[in-house]
Amino acid sequence: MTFYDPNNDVTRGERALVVVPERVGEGARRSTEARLDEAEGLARAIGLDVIAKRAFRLRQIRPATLLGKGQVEEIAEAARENEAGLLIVDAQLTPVQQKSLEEEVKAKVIDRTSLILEIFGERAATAEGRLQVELAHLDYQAGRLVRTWTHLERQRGGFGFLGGPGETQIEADRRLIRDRMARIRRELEQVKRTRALHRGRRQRAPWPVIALVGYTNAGKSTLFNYLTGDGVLAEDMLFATLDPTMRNVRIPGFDKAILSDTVGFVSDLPTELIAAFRATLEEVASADVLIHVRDMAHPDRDAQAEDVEDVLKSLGIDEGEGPQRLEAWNKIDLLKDDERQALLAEADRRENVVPISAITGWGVDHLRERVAQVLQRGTEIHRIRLNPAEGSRLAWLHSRGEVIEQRMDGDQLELSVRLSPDNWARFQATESA
Ligand SMILES: Nc1nc2c(ncn2[C@@H]2O[C@H](COP(=O)(O)OP(=O)(O)OP(=O)(O)O)[C@@H](O)[C@H]2O)c(=O)[nH]1
Repeated sequence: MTFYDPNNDVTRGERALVVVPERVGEGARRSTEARLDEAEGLARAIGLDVIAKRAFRLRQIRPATLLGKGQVEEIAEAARENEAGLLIVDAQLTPVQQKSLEEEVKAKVIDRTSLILEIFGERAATAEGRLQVELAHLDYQAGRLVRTWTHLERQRGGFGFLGGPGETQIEADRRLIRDRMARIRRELEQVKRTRALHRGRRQRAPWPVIALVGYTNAGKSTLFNYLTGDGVLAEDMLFATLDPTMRNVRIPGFDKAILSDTVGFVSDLPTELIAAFRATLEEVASADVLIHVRDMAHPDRDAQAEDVEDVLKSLGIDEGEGPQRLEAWNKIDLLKDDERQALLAEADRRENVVPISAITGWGVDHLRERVAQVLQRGTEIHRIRLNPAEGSRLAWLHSRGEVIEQRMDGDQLELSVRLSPDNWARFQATESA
């Protein structure tokens, strides 16, 4: 058996058909058009050449292929005519359905989970990301193994190269997968320890961390690039070595702040992937501010926002707890005048909403200001007098707070420092010690 190889499952440039099965009675939350566009977008994200896409209504589920007999014949015909070697079915297929569809359509078939795994595989930039994708993929394979191949079980000859005499093929395969997963988990532990160390270092620094989350295609990367475009290059390099998705960002009133981009969320994110990416998404949980970037020009914007909330909840980040939240209502430039006016008025009424256009930069300065306000919430400026000889206390203030002013007054140092209530209490405790 072969193990996951990001370039093995699909080939860039491959001609693909996209099929969206819709259950009757379903689909109220998402429009067919939007589902087709999203599936096509995901396929294009890994360089596939989508030559046709179509939705099919499922009146009755045919267990063997999910889609009806006539529908499968139509798809087979389309694949033949268009010389498509790949069929993407935007649903979760059982291994049996996948196999039967492959036989009937005479093309390789991948479902939504494998498509998302492919994308994550391609985008995983860090060692940790790659390991996590491989783990999720093996998990997916292991599930399929149990369900498809049980009926194919056969006795292995008694030579015992791979297993003891009598070990069945499926047991041997399962053991191989299990061993490989165990090895990856050990490697991951190591990588995580290193990362936690980096994070610890960052947390000791007084720089706030801002994380972007949002549905796929909402405009996170565009906003990320816009916000960090004016960053100082030399310092960018530092974070490039820590984590490629971390950059310095300028927030008024702060010496430094770190912006972290995360993977885009999609609906029906496979649970094994959420589990596998939990560690990467820890960055989100430990951020000071979460900016939820929303595509306000998308017909399904509300359903998308709910999906993002669901993923955050599954990570244990509930609204009202954890990082403070802002919503960036993006792509305002794409809206018609009346809709734009209505949205701007609504945003005005809501405390945590900032309308923007990440592509033109409209509203982004306002967003920076709101981030600054959120970060400063609860902090206060304190006037502090210190003996200049108290070097370690001075250093502590510089590391935990924002020193706004510092000057000599006689033989004493006088400072204005912005501190959180916690840090102010800590500082006062060192005074009486
Ligand atoms: N008109 C308009 N287009 C935008 C805006 N922001 C982003 N886009 C476009 O929307 C598309 C998606 O933007 P990205 O920044 O790649 O979205 P993302 O959220 O990072 O997407 P994923 O990586 O899939 O999670 C791109 O074609 C952008 O050019 C905007 O404010 N206005």
